Amino acid sequence: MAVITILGAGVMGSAMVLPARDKGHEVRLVGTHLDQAIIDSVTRTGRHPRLNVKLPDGVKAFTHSDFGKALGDDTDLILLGVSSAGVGWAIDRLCETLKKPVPVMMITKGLMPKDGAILTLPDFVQAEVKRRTGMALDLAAVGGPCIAGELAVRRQTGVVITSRTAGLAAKLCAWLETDYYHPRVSDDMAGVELCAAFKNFFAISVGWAAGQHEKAPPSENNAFNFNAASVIFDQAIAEMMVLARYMGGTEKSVWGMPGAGDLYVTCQAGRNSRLGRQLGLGLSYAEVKAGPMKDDTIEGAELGIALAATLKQLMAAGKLAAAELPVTAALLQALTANDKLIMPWGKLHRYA
Ligand SMILES: NC(=O)c1ccc[n+]([C@@H]2O[C@H](COP(=O)([O-])OP(=O)(O)OC[C@H]3O[C@@H](n4cnc5c(N)ncnc54)[C@H](O)[C@@H]3O)[C@@H](O)[C@H]2O)c1
Repeated sequence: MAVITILGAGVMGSAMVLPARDKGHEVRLVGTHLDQAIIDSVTRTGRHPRLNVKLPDGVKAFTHSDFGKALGDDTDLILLGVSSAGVGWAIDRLCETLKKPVPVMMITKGLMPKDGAILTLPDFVQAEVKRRTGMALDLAAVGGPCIAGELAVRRQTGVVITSRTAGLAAKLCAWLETDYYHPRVSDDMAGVELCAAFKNFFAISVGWAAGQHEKAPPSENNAFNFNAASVIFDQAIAEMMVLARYMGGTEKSVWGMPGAGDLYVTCQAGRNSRLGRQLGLGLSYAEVKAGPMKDDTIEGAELGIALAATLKQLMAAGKLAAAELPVTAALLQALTANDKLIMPWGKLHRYA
């Protein structure tokens, strides 16, 4: 049995309680300053109000000010459950609280621009903690299709766990594998993290087809717009391959669970595809953020905005082939110049 402390009691961090507790580990769930209502509810009733489930017995809930108490001196693994907007906050908490190195597994998805290049979040967290405390942490990350609400009711789920530390991913898979949660080892940290972040970005483009369908006048036979969504989906896979190769990742991650698998589930529901639908209805990104999605954190859009300058520089320098990234370019234009999202149909699928 291990002691697992989860920092961030949002839906995904909390859903990880299920395999961890079912496997018999001690689980300490720590809310951020934004999670107080969740922690109060879990403490009082055991229910997670956003997952709308009762968490398994034995979970110990803590507020962020008790992170040190939750860690104790016996935590074997920290699971980082914050979203990308909370990574800086989480690094602050790790730096001020950790007394000794503890392995960290990131659920958080995202990438960071750094000195004209693109860094994975685990590499960023590891470098920041080392710079500020001198401690070398072992980092791991989870990728692949996992909808928190499904895991929370023990639906069959497959993911990959990756790490640059030899043996860590295999150990974590063994710690967490149950008869419904099936983690598999991947040695492709760069590819997995690229997919984890960019599938949110590309889900916006696939969602756009649904908005276009709703905006169009009804057809004679009430046809849908799945052909268009599928063409964009496949183009997204092709563009993730270009980006993964640049990051040093493998194509296997892109056509496997981290890429195609996760893009599929992300397109079924969620904030990124909802933004896409709104863009497809004809709104600009600013109009969506001022109106129907004003309170939503849309990780795919935030990723595009954060990486736009770096991606454009890499394309201009020929390090990324601009001709192979037409949907990326169209999305960046819509997100940063606030133009309507125009699908560059004639430029799609021109690769060999
Ligand atoms: N929801 C899913 O099915 C799912 C699946 C796989 C991975 N993920 C990833 O897990 C991460 C968390 O997503 P989620 O769906 O649980 O989101 P959520 O909104 O339910 O939870 C977000 C978490 O981040 C914290 N947070 C947000 N902004 C913060 C800030 N500025 N400072 C400090 N903390 C902050 C919140 O308090 C909360 O703990 C994301 O990176 C997401 O991509 C989600």
